[in-house]
Amino acid sequence: MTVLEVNNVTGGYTRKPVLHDLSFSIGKGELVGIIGLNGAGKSTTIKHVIGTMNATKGEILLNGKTLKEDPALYRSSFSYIPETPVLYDELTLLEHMQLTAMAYNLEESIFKVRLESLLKEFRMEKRLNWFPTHFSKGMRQKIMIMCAFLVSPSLYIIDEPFVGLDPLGIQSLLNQMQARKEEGASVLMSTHILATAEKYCDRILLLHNGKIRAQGTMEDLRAAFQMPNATLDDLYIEMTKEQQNEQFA
Ligand SMILES: Nc1ncnc2c1ncn2[C@@H]1O[C@H](COP(=O)(O)OP(=O)(O)OP(=O)(O)O)[C@@H](O)[C@H]1O
Repeated sequence: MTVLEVNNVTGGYTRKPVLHDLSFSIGKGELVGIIGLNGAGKSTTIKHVIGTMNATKGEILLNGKTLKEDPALYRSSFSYIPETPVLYDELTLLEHMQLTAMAYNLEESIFKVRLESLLKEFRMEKRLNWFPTHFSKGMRQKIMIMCAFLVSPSLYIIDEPFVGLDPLGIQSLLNQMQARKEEGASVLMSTHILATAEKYCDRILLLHNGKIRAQGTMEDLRAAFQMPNATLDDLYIEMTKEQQNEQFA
């Protein structure tokens, strides 16, 4: 079953497109990674999927509906962890979690169980009544992650989650992703941490200048680049060389 469908999307910030005819899909229970150089269009792709940017061509379907067709259903079908944490300075950690629970109509009993388990997983039990200004960068990121995993949407959209988290935090995030995948949720994640992407992603989209250079499992990517034993790092470097060759051509 397909959860997210991105069909021939062209879009950008000005009239000049950043994304060119982008197509990919994510199935139920799949973890898909978007990989690409700085400026390749990863965050722009995510902004189109979450609906903060509109495609000039093509369409995006989440559980079979576009944002326009059913805004409430579309928005409740995903939760999003941005690259830079966006928090309310006047709300405590607990209040951030309560606000998220309210926005997603989460039952009180479920809220309590999930809150406790997330606090434990991310080792934040003692910080419940702290305000964001007193948190470190990694802790601020953990608040966003905990809010996202408090609810159970069909799709988690995560923009570069690993930078700033300590190794235990990274493991906790991977544990959460794995647990939700087992319950049937899907994940779209952008990252530069290629070894982790290679290990955990079911499929990978290699984005290059706003176009998909190759997509699929590691086996599919190796075949696309004709590099049978390549790691994701090797493939990425090969893609970089292609870009340099184009620039100097
Ligand atoms: N707010 C903006 N206004 C205009 N152009 C933008 C804006 N944000 C990004 N861009 C341009 O869009 C292109 C894609 O940027 P995007 O942020 O999607 O890249 P990215 O793949 O997420 O990169 P990074 O790895 O650095 O996070 C770049 O050429 C960038 O200059």
